[in-house]
Amino acid sequence: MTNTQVTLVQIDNYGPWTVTPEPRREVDLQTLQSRLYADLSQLIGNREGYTFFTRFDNMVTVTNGIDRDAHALIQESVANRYPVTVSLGVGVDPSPAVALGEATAAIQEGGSAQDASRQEILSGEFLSESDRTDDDVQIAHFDVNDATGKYTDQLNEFDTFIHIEQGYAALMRYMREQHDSLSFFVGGDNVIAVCPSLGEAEYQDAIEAVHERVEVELKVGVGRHRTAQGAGMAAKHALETCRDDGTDVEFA
Ligand SMILES: Nc1nc2c(ncn2[C@@H]2O[C@H](COP(=O)(O)OP(=O)(O)OP(=O)(O)O)[C@@H](O)[C@H]2O)c(=O)[nH]1
Repeated sequence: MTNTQVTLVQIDNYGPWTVTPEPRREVDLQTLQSRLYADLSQLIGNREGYTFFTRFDNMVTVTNGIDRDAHALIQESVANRYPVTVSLGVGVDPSPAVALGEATAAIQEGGSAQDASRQEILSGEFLSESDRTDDDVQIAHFDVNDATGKYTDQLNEFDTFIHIEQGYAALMRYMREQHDSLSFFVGGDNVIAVCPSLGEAEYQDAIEAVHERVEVELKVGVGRHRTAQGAGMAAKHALETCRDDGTDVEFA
């Protein structure tokens, strides 16, 4: 059974900082946000975790196997490189949505996102090394069928973007409401979902629901491992099996 460790990364007091002493240039904020995402993706990825950019001022990460000391080091590294600091809240649960809820509560207990005196919170529950198992993380890598032929090579980029985003919106909502899963757009036509222990039928139903609602056709590869990186890589291989065999759902 899954046991996902989720870390919420929240930039401290970012709203006020973006307008102090006056509104900062948008291009500079976009650059800061994308660099912070890139750095976190690497800092957490080098330790076998996954980082999702979400809203950029808040990022959701899957951190199984990354302990408190490593979190503190990541936090220090950000503070040394950026004009802003980050708070980290951590939660563990078989359900990724519940784990994120706990991670969020750990940060919220320390104060508001726009409280100047709340800085670099590091709190919550970590998964102990002795409790870890080989299927703690289940990751589903969804992909739009023939996005290139149907959209990219046919429509202008904005209309392609609308189709892909509609598929993403329908999927993220369905997976959140039906299965306590957290789904994130990761570029191109790809969505990665962090899931509890789901079976083939649940993924088949999700694909059908998205098709019914917005007429976007998906396939999905599913992987399980003790880390996000391991589960994510297994999911990619399973997705290749979908491509080779023309199937909708494959488990690694
Ligand atoms: N983040 C991420 N993006 C990917 C990945 N694979 C493909 N993409 C993106 O998705 C786009 C479409 O590629 P594919 O999904 O391979 O192409 P397709 O036309 O949908 O064809 P099929 O998936 O074979 O149905 C690419 O241009 C990439 O931007 C991946 O593993 N991760």
